[in-house]
Parts: sequence; structure tokens; C-alpha cells
Amino acid sequence: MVVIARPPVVINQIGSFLTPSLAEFGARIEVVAGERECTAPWDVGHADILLTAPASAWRNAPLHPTQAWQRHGPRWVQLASAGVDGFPQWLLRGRTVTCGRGDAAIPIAEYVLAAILLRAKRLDAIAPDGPDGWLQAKALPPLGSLAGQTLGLAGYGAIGRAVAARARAFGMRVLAWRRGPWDHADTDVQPVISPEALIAQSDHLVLALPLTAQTAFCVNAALLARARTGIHLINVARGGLVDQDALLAALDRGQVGFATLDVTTPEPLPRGHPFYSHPAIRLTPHLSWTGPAVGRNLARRIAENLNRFLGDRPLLDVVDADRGY
Ligand SMILES: NC(=O)C1=CN([C@@H]2O[C@H](COP(=O)(O)OP(=O)(O)OC[C@H]3O[C@@H](n4cnc5c(N)ncnc54)[C@H](O)[C@@H]3O)[C@@H](O)[C@H]2O)C=CC1
Ligand SMILES: O=C(O)C(=O)CO
Repeated sequence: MVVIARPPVVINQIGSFLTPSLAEFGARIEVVAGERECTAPWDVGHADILLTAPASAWRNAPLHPTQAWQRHGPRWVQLASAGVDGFPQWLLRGRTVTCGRGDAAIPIAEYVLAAILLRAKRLDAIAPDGPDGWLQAKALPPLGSLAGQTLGLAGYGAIGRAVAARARAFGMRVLAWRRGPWDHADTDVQPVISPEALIAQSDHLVLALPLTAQTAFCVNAALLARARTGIHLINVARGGLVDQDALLAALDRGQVGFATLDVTTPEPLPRGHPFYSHPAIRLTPHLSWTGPAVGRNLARRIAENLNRFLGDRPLLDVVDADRGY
């Protein structure tokens, strides 16, 4: 059986984890690195299983698959990312696709809480350089608090749950809006029925939704007009959820007080884009997912799924690539 980890970034970042993990978790499979098996970078058609890095690695892929892919191609594609958007259509269509949902939920939740704490406590803005500066800083208005503030979650999956648990520990009121029914286990949050109800009540709004045909541009001028004045928008999901021009306008008129953006469209934004220099935007280069345990979580998941695949058991986190989640 041929398992291809593609592109080399997977082999470097995950493959080095994977080979020992495979043995550790008892998976019985040979992992074949890209160059030795592939005649061209996109030629992965002879794989039985494809393990792949996030969509950005496929940005320049051809629009059509190779003949080998059409004739044979893997039965199963395991994504390293939680997001299913942005891959070439031919890569996922007609295959069993599984994703890395939840592998980075804890670092992302910590990033969200760090953004909220920075906003409330202003530690990055207080740096007296002598006794006069000390006295001036002492005279500033009191620091803010998370306790009693309202956090809104758009999306209540792996990331939403991890954020909610931490926000509750700080005494925040947590509201959430998501697709689908709620169950008794969701006691950390108060469900709301629409994004309008969510944004109207939130001091901080966290986007933790997949990018799909239904969610694209869901944060648009009409929604932002309903926002609680001065709201802090935190996007850790996908840039395509937000109409960036509408966000800029809402920031400039003060409806949105601040935006913490780990994701944008495109990535990176072009040189000179107003987001780079806007005083009310903190921009980070799509790194909220990074953390010491993420590679290991992913390797563990892949090894578990390989064992399940070989044992003909249901795979973890199968996604419908056509629907985008
Ligand atoms: N910045 C980064 O590094 C990362 C970004 N992400 C992004 O975050 C997204 C969410 O990740 P997870 O929480 O792991 O996914 P998940 O699948 O566990 O949760 C997604 C949530 O969104 C809700 N949802 C889906 N479609 C909806 C709709 N049309 N309307 C309302 N709610 C809807 C679902 O019901 C669920 O509550 C991923 O799809 C990915 O795009 C994920 C990991 C890392
Ligand atoms: O897992 C994801 O979807 C990410 O965006 C991480 O790169």
C-alpha cells in the first residue's frame, strides 16, 4: 500500500512525527515520501492514501488531475487542517476525506483569550521609561476586566467549545450561534438563534465557523450595523467570512472598536493594505493554531485513522468536501 505525505512540508513537519508515531500506535503501513515516488509535484495519483498539508500548499496546483489520479487515485485523503476550503476540487471530490478538526483547538482558544486580555488589561501599551512615565501611567483610567463581559461565538465546534470553557473560567457570559441542534452537554453557553442576536449582545465576537457557501461574507455591512458599539471582532477561522471593506468602514466609524485578525483574504494581504497600519487592528499571520502539541495530536489522529482504515472501521472526522465541513 502506498501512503503519500504531500507536499514535503508534510514530510518535514508531520512525517518526522508520523514515522515513530506509526510504530508507537501500531499502524502497519509504509510511508513513502514525495520525491521518491512522485514524478511531478502534483502527481500523487498512485497513492492509496494521501496525507496532505493545508490548502495553501495546493494554491498553484493544476485545475485538472493527472490521468493516474483519474484512473486510480487514493480512496482516502486525510487533511492536516481543520478547514476543508481552498483545496482544488479534483483533490477531494469522490474520495473519503477526513480533517484535523480540534487538533489545534487549545492553542487557538488561548490565542483568543490572549487577544481579549490584551484589550482589557492594555499591558502592551503601558511601558513607563522613568519616574515621570510611571506617574503618567499610574494616572491612566483603570484597567478593564473580563468578568461580566459578554463573549459571542459564531460557531460552536471544537474551537468554540475550547474558547467557551476558558472564557467561563474568567467569569464571562458566553453566547453562541451555530448550525444544528443543541444538546444538554452545552451548558457552558447560552444559545442564540441568529448572528444578528449574537453581534448585538457581544463585547467580543469570535468567528469559529468553516468557510462555506452559507458562511462566506456572513460578517458584512448589514450585520456590522447591528453590532454592539465598540465590539472587538476576533477572526481565527477564515478571512472569507468577513467583508473586509465593510469591516474597515465599521472600524473607522467606531461601530467596531478593535479587530484581531489571524486570517484575511488573501494571505498575505498585498503591500500597503490598510489593515497593516490601522491603529485598531492587530494582524497575525495565520498562526493561532501553532503550539507544542499540535503536530503530535495530528500524528496521533493520522495513526488512529490509518489503523481504522486498515481495520475497516469508521474514520474520525469524515467531512463532506462538497459542503465544506
Ligand atoms: N486560524 C487557524 O489556524 C485555524 C482556523 N480554523 C478554521 O476554523 C474553523 C472551525 O474549526 P472547528 O471549530 O475545529 O470546526 P468544527 O467543525 O468543530 O466547528 C464548526 C462549527 O461551525 C458551525 N457551523 C458550520 N456551518 C454553519 C453555518 N452555516 N451556520 C452556523 N454555524 C455553522 C458548526 O455547527 C460547528 O458548531 C475551521 O473550519 C477552519 O476554517 C481551524 C483551525 C485552525
Ligand atoms: O487547520 C486549519 O484549518 C488551519 O487553518 C491551520 O492552518
